[in-house]
Formats: sequence, structure tokens, C-alpha cells
Amino acid sequence: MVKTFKYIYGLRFETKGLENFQVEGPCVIVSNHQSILDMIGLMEILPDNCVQIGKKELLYMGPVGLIMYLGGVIFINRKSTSNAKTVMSGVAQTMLDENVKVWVYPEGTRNGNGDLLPFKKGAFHLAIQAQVPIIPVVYSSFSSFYNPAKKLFISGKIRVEVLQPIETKGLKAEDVADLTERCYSTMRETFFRLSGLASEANGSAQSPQQ
Ligand SMILES: CCCCCCCCCCCCCCCCC(=O)SCCNC(=O)CCNC(=O)[C@H](O)C(C)(C)COP(=O)(O)OP(=O)(O)OC[C@H]1O[C@@H](n2cnc3c(N)ncnc32)[C@H](O)[C@@H]1OP(=O)(O)O
Ligand SMILES: CCCCCCCC/C=C\CCCCCCCC(=O)OC[C@@H](O)COP(=O)(O)O
Repeated sequence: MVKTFKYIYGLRFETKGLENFQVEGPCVIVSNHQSILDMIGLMEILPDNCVQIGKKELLYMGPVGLIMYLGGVIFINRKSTSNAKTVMSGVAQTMLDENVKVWVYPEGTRNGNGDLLPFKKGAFHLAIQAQVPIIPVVYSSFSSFYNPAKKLFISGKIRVEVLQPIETKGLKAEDVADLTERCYSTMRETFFRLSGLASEANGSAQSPQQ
């Protein structure tokens, strides 16, 4: 149902690389998060047996929270790193036992400023703990058709690219920072390419540590 909202809002999706989802077994999918419109983009390409990590406040959104709960969304408390870590280490085991893919928005919040925020590390810890590949997914910028500050919301096209899986076999906790950085720079480059933006337009690249 959420997927069909694209017709109401006049959104078109142009998707590339869906074959990259055909990995054996579970994986961690990471993607950029600009707005609630991402829920339409999520449903457009959602693979089977895939659950998302969401902030726990969403659980209290009435029927929407209930649907998410029944759909298997994993809720974390972002205000408590230790809670989020505990929940996510349980997820590593479950995804292996039950062969599920986990979708994480590594920016940790919505961000429509025409760039990617530095990535949080949870998704990368999760992939390394479970020793499963990471599949990055990038959605082009919505700014040409959707900008709440300018009261702009017209029809538009979203380019989506599912990138090649990044293996984590043999990586350890000390490799998380490097893995995060690699994913971030690949996704940021892809974001600018898909959005038709020059990377310099938004200042120099920030490393996830900054
Ligand atoms: C009307 C129709 C209705 C229909 C409805 C149906 C709708 C269905 C929709 C589907 C639902 C979709 C839901 C989407 C929801 C989207 C969201 O909510 S996005 C927001 C929530 N998501 C996230 O925040 C995920 C990304 N965040 C992280 O991964 C974070 O790392 C964190 C796990 C939350 C922790 O964050 P924070 O406390 O800010 O800490 P960090 O700086 O990242 O890390 C601190 C420190 O801890 C280390 N660390 C982090 N994780 C781990 C771990 N798992 N194990 C071990 N260590 C970990 C990290 O390395 C840092 O240490 P360092 O020394 O600095 O490296
Ligand atoms: C004018 C725009 C209207 C767009 C409507 C699009 C249709 C939306 C489809 C389904 C609605 C229900 C899904 C609700 C899930 C909300 C997920 C979400 O985007 O949560 C925000 C969270 O990630 C980050 O939170 P913050 O940015 O830190 O706070």
C-alpha cells in the first residue's frame, strides 16, 4: 500500500542494480534517509525477509506503530547507546538464525540538506558481528521536487542504485571505522552522481569520525 503512494504524489523511480540483492543468506542494507518519502522508496525495492531498524518513538504512532511492530521492525532507543548496542547484538544472532536482511539508515536521522550526514557505526558493527555482507543503496536527492522549507512538493524522479555487496568475512571490531568510511565515501560519490550534483557544491567530504 505504501508503495502505491508514488502514484498519488507523482513520483517515478528509476532503479538500477536490483540483482545485487541476490546474495546467499542474510545481509545488512544501508541507505541514505532524506524524508518520510523514503518509506515509498523503501517499499519500491524491499527484498523478501527484510526488516528495518527504527527509532522507538515510531512504535507509539498508533496504527502505523502497530503495523511496524507486526512487520518486525526492530526498535532502538537512540538516546541510549548501550540499549541500542544490546538490541543490535541480539539482532546479529537472529538474522543468522532466521535468514533475515536488516535495513539500517546509518545517518541515524532524516536529512534533506543535499548531502549525507556522517554515518553512525551500528550497521557496520552488526555486519561484522554477523559476518554478513553490506549492501549500500543510494537514493538521489529529492531537493528538486521536495523542499518543505520552500513549500515545494511537485512530481519528480528518484534514481535508486543498489550497489555491489561489500564483504565483511574475516573483519573484526577494529575494522569498523575503516568499513564505515569506505561505505560512506562510495555512497556519497554515488549520491552526487545520481543527483547530478558536483561534490564540491556542498563543501569537502566529512569523514564519519568528524
Ligand atoms: C498509513 C499507512 C501505514 C503503513 C505503515 C507501514 C510503514 C512501514 C514502514 C517501515 C518501517 C521503516 C522504519 C524506518 C525507520 C527509520 C528510522 O527510525 S532511522 C533512525 C533510527 N535508526 C538508527 O539510528 C540506525 C543508525 N544508528 C546507529 O547505527 C547507531 O550507531 C546506534 C546503534 C543507534 C548508536 O548510536 P549512538 O548512541 O549515537 O552511538 P555511535 O556514535 O554510533 O556509537 C557510539 C560508540 O558505540 C560503538 N557502537 C555502536 N554500535 C555498536 C554495536 N552494535 N556494537 C559494539 N559497539 C557499537 C561505536 O563504534 C562508538 O564507539 P567508537 O569508539 O566511537 O567507535
Ligand atoms: C508531505 C509529505 C507526505 C509524505 C507521505 C508519504 C507516505 C509515507 C508512507 C507511510 C507512512 C508511514 C510510515 C512511517 C514511518 C516513518 C519513518 C521515518 O521516516 O521516521 C523518521 C526516522 O526515520 C528518523 O527520525 P528523525 O528524523 O530523527 O526525527
